[in-house]
Amino acid sequence: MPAQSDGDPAARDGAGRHPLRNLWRLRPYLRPYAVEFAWLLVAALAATAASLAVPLVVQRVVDGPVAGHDAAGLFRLGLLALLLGLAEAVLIFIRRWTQSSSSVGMEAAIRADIYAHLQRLPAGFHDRWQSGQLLSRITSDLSVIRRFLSFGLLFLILNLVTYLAVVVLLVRLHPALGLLVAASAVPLFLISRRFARHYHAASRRMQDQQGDVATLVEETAQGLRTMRAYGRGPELAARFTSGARALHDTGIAKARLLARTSALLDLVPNLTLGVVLVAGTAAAARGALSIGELVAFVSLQLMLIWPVQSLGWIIANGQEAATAADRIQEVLDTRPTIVDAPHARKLDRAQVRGQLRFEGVSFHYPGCAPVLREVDLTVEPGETLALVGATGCGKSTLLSLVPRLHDVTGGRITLDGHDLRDLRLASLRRLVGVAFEEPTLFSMSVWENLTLGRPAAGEEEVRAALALAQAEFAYDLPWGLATRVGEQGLSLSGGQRQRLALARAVLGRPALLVLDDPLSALDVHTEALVEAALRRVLRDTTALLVVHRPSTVALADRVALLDDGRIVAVGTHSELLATVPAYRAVLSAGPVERHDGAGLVRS
Ligand SMILES: Nc1ncnc2c1ncn2[C@@H]1O[C@H](COP(=O)(O)OP(=O)(O)OP(=O)(O)O)[C@@H](O)[C@H]1O
Repeated sequence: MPAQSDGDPAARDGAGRHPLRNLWRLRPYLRPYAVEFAWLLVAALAATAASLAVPLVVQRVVDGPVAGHDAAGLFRLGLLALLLGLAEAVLIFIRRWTQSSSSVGMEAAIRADIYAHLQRLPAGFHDRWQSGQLLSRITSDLSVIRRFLSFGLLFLILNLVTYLAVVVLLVRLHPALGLLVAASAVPLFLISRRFARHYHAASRRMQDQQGDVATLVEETAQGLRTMRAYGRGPELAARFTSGARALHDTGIAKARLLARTSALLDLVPNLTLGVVLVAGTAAAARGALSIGELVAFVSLQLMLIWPVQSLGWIIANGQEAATAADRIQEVLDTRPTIVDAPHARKLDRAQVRGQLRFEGVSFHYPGCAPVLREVDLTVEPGETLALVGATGCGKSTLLSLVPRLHDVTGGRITLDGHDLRDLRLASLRRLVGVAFEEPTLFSMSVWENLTLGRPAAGEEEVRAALALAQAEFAYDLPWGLATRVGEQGLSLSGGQRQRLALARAVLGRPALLVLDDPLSALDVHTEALVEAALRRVLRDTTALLVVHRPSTVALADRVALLDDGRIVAVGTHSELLATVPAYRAVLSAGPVERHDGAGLVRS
């Protein structure tokens, strides 16, 4: 199934909803900072009031001390202007100081929630979503929202308040000219509305393209060796260039839209200012306006230029934040489908005998043909059952159902008679030790990697698990178990990673072991050692193993042959070898024959 480049389409059915709806839904994150926001708004409004008072002081200076040659009055009003300037500076400092801590705290809280939510989402979600898309949502989209909440929103409020206050002051100074300035809000509103509509679509396109580029970079970094080995560097570079070009073009289109709108927004207050200058001078000549009032009028009107000029930027920032919120809510709105049932219960390790049973289990990936059909299989307590089958027949899928990475789409799986869906997920996953075919190690210390599922594990348990997996080489790493292994453990060899993953699976002696080809990347010598050690663990643990090689089959008490999603034979290795040609074919990697099922032991 192709990965989505623009989010989960199912989640993008928001057409017709208010574009700011998802931004508004983030308001609970503001709540812990309500007091700080109130303070910063008060500080910002007081700073605006201080700056608006200055032209009024100038008016008094011109009409009073300047006209009347009053030096003492000039000093008093000069001092007042100085104090107002000082107060504005202090208030702006308070605003900025408060602003930074609250917005960064909010961003961190949203990020933590998205990360926690991603952990709860099922494997199917991560199969569908490109990791670059998630990465860009959790980084750049959140930064856009932080910028809006800390600057855009604040200036939107401040600029509106400034506009209204200035208009009131202007109307008081000269009603006709004041109303003219007020009327200029109409073209400003129309220009802004048109801009917001167009900018919204462009922002969404750009943020999706950023996600696509992040995916490409991530894939390149991860698959660098493969691409180089196949000489595919130039093709990859071409793909990147085309993605980056699309991003660049959208960026330019957005910038041009902003430039055009900013020019229009600039024009309106400047035209109004021109009209005010002519009409105001005429009014002053007629004596309808004092010189001080004219100076104050023009100074106040000049104070509107910046709020209007910044309107384009604020709307752009708001639209980007709205689309970023849409993209974030698309993730947060995806409900985890694999969750604890209301009646789910906990099972302790000591209570578990370890009988694992598949009863008529069917499974298909969303929108795909069935992978497993009516699988009936029982693994008795302490038994090791190997799953064998041609590549792509559904072995790994079957294993993934045991820790509930996916849920069965038909039938049920039980552990000691309990449907897995009736157990608490955390409890089930503590009982099951898993090692996948691709042994993923995270960029953290060996110790942290080993104790991923059992953080409380002690030193002795870790030592035993390492010994069992023949992974004692970990003690010889430069900082022993504290050595940080590179991203995905790439600084270790494939066999070393596999042994660490095996040690992680067996740590704490889980009740059930689910191992996908646990010995595939080992040399003959190590394989023999790990096999001997595994044999000891498997003696008293129920285990389901996927195996490809005859040597590993020897670990199992019984073998089940999976063919095209069905269990077609179950028996001991020698029974199947003797009676099932398809089994012989799979193990010898020869052509796989369809099996007719005659004369076989069924589970
Ligand atoms: N996430 C997925 N979404 C859709 N189809 C999938 C997904 N994962 C696997 N499949 C399909 O399910 C089928 C079974 O895959 P699975 O990995 O279980 O096979 P397998 O027997 O383990 O193969 P191999 O031996 O090569 O590891 C394949 O046809 C595969 O293409």
